[in-house]
Amino acid sequence: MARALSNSSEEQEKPTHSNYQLDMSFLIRCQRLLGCLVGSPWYAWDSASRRQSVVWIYVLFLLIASGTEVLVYHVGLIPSHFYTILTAKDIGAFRAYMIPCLLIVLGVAGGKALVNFTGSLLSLKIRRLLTHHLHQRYIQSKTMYSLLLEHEQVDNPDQRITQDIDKLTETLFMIMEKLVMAPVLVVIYTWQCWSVAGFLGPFLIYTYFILGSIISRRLIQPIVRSVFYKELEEGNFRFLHVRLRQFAESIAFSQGETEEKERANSGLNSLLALQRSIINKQLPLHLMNQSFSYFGSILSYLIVAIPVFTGAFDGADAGELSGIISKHSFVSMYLIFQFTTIIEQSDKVSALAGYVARVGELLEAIDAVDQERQFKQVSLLVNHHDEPTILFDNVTLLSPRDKLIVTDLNLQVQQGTSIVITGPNGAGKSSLLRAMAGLWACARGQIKLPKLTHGRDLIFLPQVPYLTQGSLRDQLTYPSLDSTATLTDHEVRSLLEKVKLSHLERSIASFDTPYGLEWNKMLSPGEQQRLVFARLLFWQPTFAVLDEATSAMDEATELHLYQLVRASGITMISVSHHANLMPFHQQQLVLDGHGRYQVIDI
Ligand SMILES: Nc1ncnc2c1ncn2[C@@H]1O[C@H](COP(=O)(O)OP(=O)(O)OP(=O)(O)O)[C@@H](O)[C@H]1O
Repeated sequence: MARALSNSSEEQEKPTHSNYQLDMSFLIRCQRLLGCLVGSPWYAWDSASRRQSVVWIYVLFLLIASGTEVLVYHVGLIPSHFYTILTAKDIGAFRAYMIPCLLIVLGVAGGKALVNFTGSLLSLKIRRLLTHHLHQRYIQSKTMYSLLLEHEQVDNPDQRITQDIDKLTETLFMIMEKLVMAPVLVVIYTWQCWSVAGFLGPFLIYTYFILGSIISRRLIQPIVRSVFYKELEEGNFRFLHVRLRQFAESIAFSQGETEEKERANSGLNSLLALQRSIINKQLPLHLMNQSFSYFGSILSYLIVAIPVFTGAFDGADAGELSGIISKHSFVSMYLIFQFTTIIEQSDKVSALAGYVARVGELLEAIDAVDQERQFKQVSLLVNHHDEPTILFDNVTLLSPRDKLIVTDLNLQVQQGTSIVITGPNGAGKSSLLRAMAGLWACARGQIKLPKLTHGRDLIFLPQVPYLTQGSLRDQLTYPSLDSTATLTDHEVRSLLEKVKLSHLERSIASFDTPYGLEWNKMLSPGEQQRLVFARLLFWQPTFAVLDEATSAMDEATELHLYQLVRASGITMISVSHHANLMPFHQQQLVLDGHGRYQVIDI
């Protein structure tokens, strides 16, 4: 990930422009995201899925929005009623109209609040479904590794999942709130306007709208692209601060604060430059939207003027005429208002298109990784066989950047015969383990692992231990989710004693108190390595792959732990530069860093 993100956005390969426009790819991505929300058309009707479905809450949202719009129509007619009543000086009618008038206004207030409420629930649900879908696709066997460490086709996948989906749903809600009833209202008010002003009224309004849409579309396009790259810079800037937090101590030791500050400021400047460019591009769009809105109100009076001046209401007295004008100007103004509201959303639509592109692009990258793995799965990734051995059968391995690691490796690791892999730095020791774990595919040949009888028959311990966010018990049973069911307090103490970490019990509240990310601060690197050794002793796998897993330990502890592992009958495949560990193995695989190797009996 560091490599993926250390590049500035300019250095990264930028996708083609067509990806970030309001074009077919935007519609295809929208359709795909919609598919993640509703699944098949029958999804919403299947009782098991009904609670999950956004369809029902959307239906509720539509119903409330429609009811509110009916009331809004009546609110629009209130002035017309008052004009007629007041010009007739009819106090009885005035009194009688007050109660329905208040009820209508209260109804609109309640309806609008409920539209907002159900709309917010809907966007929450959409966020949940989209994020679950992406978690399902992304945090799965090797996909995350491939995307972050091998392919790098997409920047900041984490930001796309944690922030871009949130912004997408938020923007979608804002648009939906404004536009949910727009199509229906446009039809209703077009008919109303036609009946008042004839063909010319709707014709003038539609022409006005089409003109506005064409101009606004032209102004939106460059914003969509800028929103995309702004999000990219946002991700880089955030990651820069994550790294500062992660490596605060190393930076303090090397007194690199000035350099880091420069980098942070330069990251911020790149981000602000893009935000500035969005603001610049939004100026003409806002100008257009405002003009469209204000000219629209004048247009509505022009439309009302047509029947007035053509003598359509010549028979009405002054009071009736003011009521008619009020009603008719409301109708055409409301139709224009619907259109201006649609045009005004262009700003948000441009942001939405940027977020849709970012989330859609991540899904497409995951598809590509999955497809590639499916293709490799056939022959080049790890296979399983019935023998209790790990077999490298004529394996040629290259790094993702095509560096030769090893050529035609033939090696058999029998159960009970531990092996240590040695060689100079960069020779490819860890790479061989990556191939064993199925993270890298062989260029030629096959790796065969014994059929696992239970999930933990083969455990990898990397040089940098991974401590999960949880309790001490969780650390020992990781990746099992149910630590209390599998490990008693007595067993926890015994494991801690074995790895010389008994003192840890005094510094924590209980074995089940979660410490989140604190573990890395509470334990020294050597202690962290000891803790994951306790995990190994808990799982008791048949094979343990130890990639410099004791590098931070003192020599006595290192020997003690290797003795424990050997005594447990675990077969070790170790990577180590430490000569004192050789006696724990029966074989040594030496890589020379140029593709050649040697297997030596110890
Ligand atoms: N994700 C990657 N993409 C491209 N090249 C990689 C990647 N990971 C490792 N390499 C390259 O593969 C080569 C072997 O790396 P590897 O980590 O296996 O070396 P090693 O023998 O374990 O080194 P060390 O003793 O320093 O731990 C190195 O040249 C490294 O740059």
